[in-house]
Amino acid sequence: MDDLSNSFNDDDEKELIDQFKAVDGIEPPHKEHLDVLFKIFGHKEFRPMQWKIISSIINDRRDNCAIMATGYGKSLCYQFPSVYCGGVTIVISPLISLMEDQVLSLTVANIPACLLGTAQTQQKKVIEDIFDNKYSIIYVTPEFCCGEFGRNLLIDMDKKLNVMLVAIDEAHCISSWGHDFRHQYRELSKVRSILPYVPILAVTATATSRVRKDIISSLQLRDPQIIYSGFDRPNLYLSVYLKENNGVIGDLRNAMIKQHGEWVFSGPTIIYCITRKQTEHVADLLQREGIKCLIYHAGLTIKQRKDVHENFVRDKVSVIIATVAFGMGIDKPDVRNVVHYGAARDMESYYQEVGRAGRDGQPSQCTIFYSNADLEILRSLREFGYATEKTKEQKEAMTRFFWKYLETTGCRRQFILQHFEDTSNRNSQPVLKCCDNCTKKLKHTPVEYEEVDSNGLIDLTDYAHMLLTSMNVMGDGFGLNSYIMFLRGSKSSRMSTKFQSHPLHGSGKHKSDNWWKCIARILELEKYFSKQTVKKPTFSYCATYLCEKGKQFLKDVTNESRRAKILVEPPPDLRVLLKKKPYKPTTNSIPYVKTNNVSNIPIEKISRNKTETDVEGDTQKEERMKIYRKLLAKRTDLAFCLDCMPYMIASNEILMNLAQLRPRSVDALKQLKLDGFTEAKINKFGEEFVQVIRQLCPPAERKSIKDILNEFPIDDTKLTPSIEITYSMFKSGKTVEEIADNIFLIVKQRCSDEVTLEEIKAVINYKKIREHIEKYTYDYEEFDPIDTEDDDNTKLAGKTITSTTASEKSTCKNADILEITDNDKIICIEDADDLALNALVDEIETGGYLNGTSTNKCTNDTDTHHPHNFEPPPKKQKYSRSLLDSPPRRVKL
Ligand SMILES: Nc1ncnc2c1ncn2[C@@H]1O[C@H](COP(=O)(O)OP(=O)(O)OP(=O)(O)O)[C@@H](O)[C@H]1O
Repeated sequence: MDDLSNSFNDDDEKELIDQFKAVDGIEPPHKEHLDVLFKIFGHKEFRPMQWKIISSIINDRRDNCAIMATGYGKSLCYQFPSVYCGGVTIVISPLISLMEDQVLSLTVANIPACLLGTAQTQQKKVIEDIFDNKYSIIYVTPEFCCGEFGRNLLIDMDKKLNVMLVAIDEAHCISSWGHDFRHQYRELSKVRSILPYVPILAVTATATSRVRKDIISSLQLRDPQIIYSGFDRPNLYLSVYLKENNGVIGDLRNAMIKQHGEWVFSGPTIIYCITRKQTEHVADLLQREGIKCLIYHAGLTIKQRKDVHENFVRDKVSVIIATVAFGMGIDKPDVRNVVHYGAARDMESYYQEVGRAGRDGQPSQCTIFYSNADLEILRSLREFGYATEKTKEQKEAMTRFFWKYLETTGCRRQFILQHFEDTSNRNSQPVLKCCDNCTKKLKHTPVEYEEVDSNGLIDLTDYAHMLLTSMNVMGDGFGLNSYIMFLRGSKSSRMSTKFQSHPLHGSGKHKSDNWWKCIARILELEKYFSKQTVKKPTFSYCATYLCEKGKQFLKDVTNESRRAKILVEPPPDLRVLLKKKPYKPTTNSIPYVKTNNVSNIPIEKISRNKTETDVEGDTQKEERMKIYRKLLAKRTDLAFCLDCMPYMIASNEILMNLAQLRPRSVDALKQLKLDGFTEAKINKFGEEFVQVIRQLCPPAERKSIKDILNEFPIDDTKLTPSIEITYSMFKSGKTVEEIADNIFLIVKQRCSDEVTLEEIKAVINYKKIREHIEKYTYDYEEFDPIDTEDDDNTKLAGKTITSTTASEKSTCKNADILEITDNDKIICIEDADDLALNALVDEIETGGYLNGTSTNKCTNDTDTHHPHNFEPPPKKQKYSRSLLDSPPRRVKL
């Protein structure tokens, strides 16, 4: 295997072992797994659920049904097994564009992947390459894999290749209870019979227990391991606003920030509207405000949609106004805002749609603006959109539930988590950076309303009684407005005299039209009555029908013993119609100070800014942002040349880190071990980024090693006694030469060909300290090169210190680092891997060198390529001698 020197040390591994022991006692990942994870995928550790899945696939060949929050890292679960084991994973996904992006992204990272679909060009060549074992990950459309040709191909692949896994992405599409049911996905039940012995991994971000059961039975999963990562997305701030009368732009400003006097969105933004017409309207208004944006909906041609999508993911335009057609497959990691201008269809869709925000883990906002009219629009879309009564009813129930989310005054995050059956034990106290309701509770003294009790509930029983009775009196089939007109005592000619003379006529005139509409909506959502569209030759309208629950209510309401109260938290549109009680300050309450709309700004926005200015001054921040912008521009250029998305090259977070840490060489960049920046990517793009930094940042002030170590001490907990010696010499002001000279002198004075533990440790320590200081961006006084005629073969007290090439290293990692040749020469390879050097020191220490039991010097009798074949050197008198005692002499290590 290649050199993996940037990977793990023992402490990292131990920490991970502890972490995984906590996950059901599963065997933790081994160093080999972590090395591949780091080298190929650029991550230092598995997220706990990832490893649980991967380990069950690799070790037990078990089926899995994984429900993991958006952005948790589902792809790694199916990509890792075949990359690690050298086999093949077949991935089935509903969208070709999504698969194309994934193939491109893997290709950029040097992971061989391909796509097979019925409409694929060059299919023959791709298939040939598959059987030449050229791909680790093969994406397949559902139609392809269930068709006759695809089926035979899969069977053939199973015979000839090591097919490790079939992964079914977006598995909720298989269930009619999911929010995105797809007929082709039903066909996937055949996969089990096509590849009966290959484990199946079904993954989705959204699945209630009903959907999960559907997935398991449809795919015929056998004793599947069911995994929940939890649904929480802590970096998403959730808020809901009623649409106001001051127009779209006025509303949207609640989701925008003011920058240099202009209203802007704080980063890439998706604005979802319910209809195509609305997308056009909103886009038009934003463009008039000077905000560049594009629209996306199913009415555009495929080419137009592709262009819009590409403009967005390639950072050419940062605001997209879309219908839900712009949903699955938006893998852009740095979307900062997902706005719903109009309610979402249901909770599952909403979770999936807001899931597009903040996949990079950075704080992001999810904001809904809704009005009651949205409910009507959604209803009409639903009525024309679904074939069967059953699915229509299911969808209606889902919309009703979502409305509760809009109207809740409790924590929105908890509401979502409870819906998806998250078992995490969250307390009900308001939480910072969570949602608008929590913020309000934390920031404001609650406003008290008349008619609302001390628990925050309003009793709607009497109002419900009046409205439902009016429906009963007038009979089913009228539009809601007719019943409201009746209650409000309308004298319109449309109201028959029979009704006008009824005692109930006008009994509700003390309340407004809007009041009754709110009451009606609450009762409709609770299924006291329902609405249905009635089509007439020239128009259509929504007719109202009392439901069983409504009829039962009317029977019970007059019977004191059976009368059930309707108590609800007043939703926002009802709240605005309630009279506020006069404000009475209490000693405990935090006074509510009305400021410039601060209450609308998520707390995190306020605190984040504060933290930033706390740690760096304005000039430094400006400088950092300047570098960051240049790096972004460089990434855009690179992406353009490679015809890929910028985020496939490096995430914004990586570029932010580069702008902060400013590595001036590719080696220094590697040392930073930035998450997601794999060795392959650094090798491809590192120099380009480093050049930008070098151009923008004049060489930093040259510092002494002592100053750097004083400023950035090595973590004390990791200091071994021997590093401490070398380290304390640096800190006491000795130059590298002087330290090296000391080491050399010991060797010299001993006049022997034997290697001492100090010498080996000194090499290690020297390297450790050098690595430590290279992490920082300073230029430092160089380690002085020794005068030598032959760089590759330097004499050191009769021992040969040899630099050798990387290719030679690959044969045997540990022993290549330091070995004793036949004639007792020590060969030290430059850039030796610390782990290997440490292993060698351990070998010598445990072999008796320290306790003096061994009498032999280091020899190499049999196989010089394995550290276990070293015999421990004899204990030396000089071992305890301080390196500081020795007079200086120049040497190169
Ligand atoms: N072990 C890990 N350590 C750090 N980052 C990781 C790890 N695994 C995945 N990631 C990162 O998390 C991000 C999301 O990963 P991925 O695209 O697989 O998410 P997902 O679960 O498929 O999300 P979605 O449902 O939104 O498609 C990616 O940027 C990925 O690089």
